[in-house]
Amino acid sequence: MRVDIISIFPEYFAPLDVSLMGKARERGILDIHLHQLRDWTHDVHKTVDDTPYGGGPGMVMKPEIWGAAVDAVIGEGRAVSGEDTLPRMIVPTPSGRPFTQEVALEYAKEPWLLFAPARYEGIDSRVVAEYGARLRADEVSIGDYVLAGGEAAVLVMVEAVGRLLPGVLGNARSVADDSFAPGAMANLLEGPVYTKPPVWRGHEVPEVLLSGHHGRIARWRRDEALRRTLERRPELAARLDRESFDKHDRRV
Ligand SMILES: Nc1ncccc1[N+](=O)[O-]
Repeated sequence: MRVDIISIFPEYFAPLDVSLMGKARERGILDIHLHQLRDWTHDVHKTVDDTPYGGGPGMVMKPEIWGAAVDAVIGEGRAVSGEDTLPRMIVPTPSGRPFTQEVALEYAKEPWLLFAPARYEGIDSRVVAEYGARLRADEVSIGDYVLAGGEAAVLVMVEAVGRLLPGVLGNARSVADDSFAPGAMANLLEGPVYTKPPVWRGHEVPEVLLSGHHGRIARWRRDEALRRTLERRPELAARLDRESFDKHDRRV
């Protein structure tokens, strides 16, 4: 998968050189290209923003700069891929649709992603209008809080999508077992996890996990997942289909 990121803080993405994403890049599974938005400005101050029409606080990022940058990045990507492929454009914004595991799975199927994180009050809305259809531009939010810019959201999304790519996670099973993964674990939070020693500062590992009885262990894990989901995310629990409860003791 090719990933292009256009930002006025490309150095923000240094974390993508380490850990799982770093290894995925070394192994050619992820091909990440960073671009400094200011390279497409023409004034001496390399200005990328201006005051909002209609007044109001903050600054809005200028459409011409973004248009020049996106067109150039598409051209660069195509020169390499040699086809007339186009990237999926992703614009992180608190006013976007929720970024969920399902969206991560959708993006993981794309051969080419182009992230456009904005600073200030966002990017002039005509940029998404301009690329909307052609690049299937998508405005997404990673949560209901306001960050100083979209760069942290891009880090989150690249990691959530990157770990789903074949070969990135050592044990493919752990993707299927993820919280929120479609299928058996959909809408369920993962329960508590333990490792050696069996007793730590007086805290004992639940004996069922030491029993070696796989049926009982699977049931215990599902009950704990149901309990935690009910306690912490009642709105997810409400979505669980009846059979998830019918299969288990309702007292969970
Ligand atoms: N929450 C956000 N705040 C600022 C920029 C982007 C954001 N987001 O969720 O993608």
